[in-house]
Amino acid sequence: MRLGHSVEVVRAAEGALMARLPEGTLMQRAVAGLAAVCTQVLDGVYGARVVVLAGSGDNGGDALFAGARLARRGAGVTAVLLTPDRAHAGGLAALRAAGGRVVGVEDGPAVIARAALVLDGITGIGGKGGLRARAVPLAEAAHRSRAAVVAVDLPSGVDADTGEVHGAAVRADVTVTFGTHKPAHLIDPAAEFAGVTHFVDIGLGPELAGPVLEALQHADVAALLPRPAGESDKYRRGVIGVVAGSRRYPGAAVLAVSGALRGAAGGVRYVGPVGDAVLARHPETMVSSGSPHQAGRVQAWAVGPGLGDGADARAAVAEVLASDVPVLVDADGLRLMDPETVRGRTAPTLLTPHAGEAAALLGWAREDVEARRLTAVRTLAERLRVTVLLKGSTTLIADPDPDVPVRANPTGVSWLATAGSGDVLSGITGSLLAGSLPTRDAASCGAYLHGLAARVARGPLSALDVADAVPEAWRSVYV
Ligand SMILES: NC(=O)C1=CN([C@@H]2O[C@H](COP(=O)(O)OP(=O)(O)OC[C@H]3O[C@@H](n4cnc5c(N)ncnc54)[C@H](O)[C@@H]3O)[C@@H](O)[C@H]2O)[C@@H](O)CC1
Ligand SMILES: Nc1ncnc2c1ncn2[C@@H]1O[C@H](COP(=O)(O)OP(=O)(O)O)[C@@H](O)[C@H]1O
Ligand SMILES: [K+]
Repeated sequence: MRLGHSVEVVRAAEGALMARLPEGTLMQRAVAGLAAVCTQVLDGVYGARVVVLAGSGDNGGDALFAGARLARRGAGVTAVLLTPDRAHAGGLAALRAAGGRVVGVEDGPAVIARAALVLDGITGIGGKGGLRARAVPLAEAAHRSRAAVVAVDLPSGVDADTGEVHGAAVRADVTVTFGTHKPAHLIDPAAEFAGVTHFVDIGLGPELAGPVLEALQHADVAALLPRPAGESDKYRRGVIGVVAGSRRYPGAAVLAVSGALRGAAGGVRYVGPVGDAVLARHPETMVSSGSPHQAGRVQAWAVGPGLGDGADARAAVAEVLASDVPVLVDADGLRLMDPETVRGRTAPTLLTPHAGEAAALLGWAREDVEARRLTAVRTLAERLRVTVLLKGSTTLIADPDPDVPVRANPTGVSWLATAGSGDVLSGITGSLLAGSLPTRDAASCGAYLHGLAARVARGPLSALDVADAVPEAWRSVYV
């Protein structure tokens, strides 16, 4: 499991550890890791032109010390000091002693234009607000240049705790994070500014209090996914009911069922008006056209994709929400549901909105949901007292209990932004709910497999390609 910790928790852990170690030890651990990554990124250190952007805090200190190490190995290192009178004294002395030179902010863009590597040490976890005006031309020059941009701890200008970006920020190719990940490394838009994240262990682990964020990895998902045992039958594995599709949108039913068949359930019931289309593609589905309670035994429902606005659809959503089994609500179901009913449910409930649907439920603008994903998903989960999976460039899963860490899905790829892929996700995830996974685990494993399936299918893909690739994705997590 990859964990994301808040700045407050990182600082407390750092304080506890520093109290027991000789002064400067932690910074030198960070610097050693940082310099090693720079060496990997550079095509040869000797003679390489390196620019260090150094702010006034310890983040600048890290960058200056790393610059000194590279200078000692023959790199031509120039430091651009944002506040020359407040630069990190030890780092600056080390850089000078190693033969590095120092220029003012005005000369920054010109030296950056000729650099092979730019080390961004403007701000780390001490950064507040977007980049200050003096730093903005440097960030722009780094973005324009052909240099590899390596961010120290965080790309300067992003908000470490939320992944929000207010104003300008440095766009890094690689970010070297110390001690643990912070939410900004795992949540867009900041995660996109961070590029590839490289973790350097400085020994904080045992000192760190609980995380605010978790990202599952293969081993975590493998441990959570159910496996049929000798005594299994379809009801012991779990049967999922899918309420989706309409005469206008029959494909949504087919896609949701195709996902559900690849989840954990032992059987899939489809309830709705387009059973013929479902059967044509998936003959193993049990279809019925009446109302959900007439469908037969179901251990979880997925309701909503392609339902449209009809009275029958609204009634079906209400009926499913009145049941005492886990319910996943997606797409049109999110508009048709009564929020008070949702809030009052005692059986597990999972909502899977994209940013637009979450915005409608919150009364926010869509852009605000995309800019503030962590706050949006938490607010919605707390308000409606249900688990919420917010889809998009970073998929986040929040429990109604604010003390439970939010999960960030690490597998998503932008090829998933294709019509109908959300319907497949509802099917997979609902099927995991039917397979008795706790709601938050079903949601995070569903998103994980869905993203992995898109990676397996590779490149331009249709929603059905994603569904078809789920079995291979599922197998691959056991390796
Ligand atoms: N906390 C830890 O466990 C460790 C921290 N280290 C480094 O120390 C960093 C934190 O150092 P600091 O607490 O000194 O804080 P930072 O160096 O992140 O930033 C503080 C300075 O930046 C300025 N600043 C704040 N917001 C700004 C903005 N928006 N634009 C421009 N300047 C701004 C402030 O005036 C302040 O002087 C970490 O990110 C990491 O790089 C590592 O050396 C080792 C371990
Ligand atoms: N830029 C992106 N990067 C990664 N995943 C994305 C991106 N955009 C969308 N997705 C994923 O694709 C799926 C789209 O679902 P949704 O928005 O419901 O579309 P539809 O209604 O067409 O099925 C979701 O799983 C979402 O997380
Ligand atoms: K930085």
